[in-house]
Amino acid sequence: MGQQQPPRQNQEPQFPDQQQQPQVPPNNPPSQQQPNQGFPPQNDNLGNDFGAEGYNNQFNQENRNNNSYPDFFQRQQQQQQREQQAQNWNQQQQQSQQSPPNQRPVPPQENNQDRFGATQSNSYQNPPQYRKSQSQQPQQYRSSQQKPRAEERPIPNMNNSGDFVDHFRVPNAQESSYRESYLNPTYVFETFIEGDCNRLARSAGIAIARKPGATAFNPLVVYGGVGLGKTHLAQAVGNEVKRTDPSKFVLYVSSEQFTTQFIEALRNNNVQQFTNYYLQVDVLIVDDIQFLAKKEKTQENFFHIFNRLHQNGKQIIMTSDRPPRSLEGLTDRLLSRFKWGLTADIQKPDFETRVAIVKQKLMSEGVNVPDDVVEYLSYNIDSNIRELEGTLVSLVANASLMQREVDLDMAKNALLNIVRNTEKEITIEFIQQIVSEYFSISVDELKSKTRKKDIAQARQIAMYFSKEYTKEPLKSIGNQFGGRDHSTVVHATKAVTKRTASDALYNRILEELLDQMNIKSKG
Ligand SMILES: Nc1ncnc2c1ncn2[C@@H]1O[C@H](COP(=O)(O)OP(=O)(O)OP(=O)(O)O)[C@@H](O)[C@H]1O
Repeated sequence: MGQQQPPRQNQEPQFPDQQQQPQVPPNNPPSQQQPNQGFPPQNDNLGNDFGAEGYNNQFNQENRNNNSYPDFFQRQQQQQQREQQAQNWNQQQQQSQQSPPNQRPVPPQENNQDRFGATQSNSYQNPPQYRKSQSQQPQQYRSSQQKPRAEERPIPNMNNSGDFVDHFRVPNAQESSYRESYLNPTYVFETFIEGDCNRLARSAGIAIARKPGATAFNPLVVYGGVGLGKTHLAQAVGNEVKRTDPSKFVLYVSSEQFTTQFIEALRNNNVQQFTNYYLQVDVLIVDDIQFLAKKEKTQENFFHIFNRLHQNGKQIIMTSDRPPRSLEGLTDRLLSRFKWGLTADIQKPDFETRVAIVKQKLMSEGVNVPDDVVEYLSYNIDSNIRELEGTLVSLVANASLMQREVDLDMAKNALLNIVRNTEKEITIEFIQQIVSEYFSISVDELKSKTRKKDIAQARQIAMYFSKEYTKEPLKSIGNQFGGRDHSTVVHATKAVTKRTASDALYNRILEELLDQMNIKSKG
């Protein structure tokens, strides 16, 4: 840090192997480049074959030199000295604290192709024959094992009483705490299982870890559903950067923490110091950027930090629960910055990847759970890895309390109890699945145009549930039932409601279905 980076134009991203190379379009040849327009996002909205929303590998040398803070380089020199001290300190720490190799998580040896365990995901064969039936209901979960709330996590740059610490004025500030990264040491590439669901994001992460700030993936925006590994991956990059170069200042912060710190800085009149602190970072990881929505002042400050870090060739990694284009409440100029690099999603892992993840966790915890239990839980909990891990942990804990071995019956019971105690998010898809299984018809038939009485009745019930128990608008419900009009949904709802007034058997069927969906009747 403090030294000028070489211009990054024409530098190609490095990938661990050819197979994993995201095909990022080449940089603009000089002839096509715009004249310098300050710090412009050129090539906004350019897509690539891998779902990247856009990229820009332009590096504006002039802007980098044209620093608007006259005293900044002076501070950088001081910083360099501090870094040297920190590097020495880090090296000492490393020598004294490095755990022996046999205590570190080691990926399975067979088929290992790289030190990040790229082939772990393929090691699982022999998928089970479980089928979701009426007795084994397909489950939908909302995360019960949430990540620690922002306020429970340490806030960098704050002292114990919550005051903002001005590292530029505190004499003899402790380098170690000043450069604290707030990374979870277990979130490393070795423990991150690769699958189709995360291949692009993982490959980009590895490339970045090798050359932070010097690939086309700056910023890297990783997005995906809850508990699918965004934080793990983003932190794995940070941990890897620190492992290879301990002098690098890597900082992990959630956008909530960033906001809290900023508000605190505003209140204490030291926004400049707050900003300066962030400008020292080599790799900035900002988690859950969706929480910046509608916080305009915070966004403005983040925008400034983002620009300055990017100009200085520093790496920025962000995670979000949705793609940047769907991030409402974020200013357009900030969103356009996100498109300069790579946007990569993490999808729900398939069954084999879920099993591999769970087995890897169990191995690292030294816990032994029979394969059929792992497979059963992995099959039934399919949308959130944190949920899956949490279920296994509580199962193992219960078994140990009862002094018995974990077995399939226990897993089934645990799942039932967990489902009953879990507030569920009901989707139309879920309703369609339950209703079609109940009436022994296929989901396709449910959505089809057929007017056969039994299918039409099942369809009406499914539409009724969708209207009553999801937040979807009528139009969207109609659409998901074979592109029907919203008036059909209204008609179905009326028909079902009318029949419940006089038909006890019909009511019982509805009750049974609600029970299977684990929904309490509104009536
Ligand atoms: N591919 C994977 N390999 C190994 N562990 C994984 C993988 N994906 C997720 N996990 C594990 O699942 C748990 C949840 O992951 P993480 O916290 O990174 O999710 P997230 O997407 O950031 O969630 P949120 O949306 O709540 O922020 C962690 O324990 C993580 O280690």
